[in-house]
Amino acid sequence: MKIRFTKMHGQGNDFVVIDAVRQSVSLDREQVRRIADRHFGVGCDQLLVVEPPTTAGNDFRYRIWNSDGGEVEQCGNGSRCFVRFVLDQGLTTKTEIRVETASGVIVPRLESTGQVTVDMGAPRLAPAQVPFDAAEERVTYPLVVDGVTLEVSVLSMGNPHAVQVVDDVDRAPVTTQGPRIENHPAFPKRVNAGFMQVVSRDAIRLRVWERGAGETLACGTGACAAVVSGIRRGLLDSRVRVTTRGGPLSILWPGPGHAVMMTGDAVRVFDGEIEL
Ligand SMILES: N[C@@H](CCC[C@H](N)C(=O)O)C(=O)O
Repeated sequence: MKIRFTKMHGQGNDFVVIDAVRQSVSLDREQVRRIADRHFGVGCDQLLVVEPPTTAGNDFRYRIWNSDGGEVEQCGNGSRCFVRFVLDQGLTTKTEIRVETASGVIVPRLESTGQVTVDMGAPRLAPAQVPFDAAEERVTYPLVVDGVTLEVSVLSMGNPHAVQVVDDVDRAPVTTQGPRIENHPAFPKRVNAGFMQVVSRDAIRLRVWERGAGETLACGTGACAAVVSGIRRGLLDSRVRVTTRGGPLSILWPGPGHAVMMTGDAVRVFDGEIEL
């Protein structure tokens, strides 16, 4: 089976995006892993498949897999690449697009600047919605990792996040502690682990150890989760510039009950074809 794809990135978080509207595509876990493999495949952090919608009134559906082959609920940088992809491929002419995802319908829109803004929905804060093993909802929770008690915010942006504040993100133990947090038994579906350095009330630096992908250059839902965490801790104002290793994202969260808005780049790198 030959599949056409487009390689894309959002702030360096890279994707293989596949059109399953005009070609018939059905991938198993091993095929996803092979496409995502940086040595034996195309290479990407996540694979995104664009399909027709299942419900009238929506424009598309997309599904996302991590590079380890596991299907996930949401992907912020991927949602921006999705918009650029469907427009570039001529699958739509709309600049505001209703798309079904595993965590609900979202409505990303193309800005006149070429960037994409996504209404990521309201953060889900109840432990059961993450899911996270805790008796009650709190702003932060103690989490013991290798005998050290961390203070983490835990929330879902459609997918699960645990965010801690660090003094210097460059020296944070992202690659050692990240996998320990990802697989902590308090998270039955594992978790994305964010390390946030607060620079000022409107600026943070962020690194994320992603569930199923390892450290990526940027994580869109991770940026939303970090800003929500910082605002709830009283450290940040509502509009925040998030500097990731792959570039800046702009996040706005007016507060409880409101959606998180994320703005950033969506870049096509090349088109290709892979034989599976
Ligand atoms: N890179 C993404 C998040 C992708 C999914 C994540 N690794 C998970 O397992 O939940 C983003 O930009 O949000």
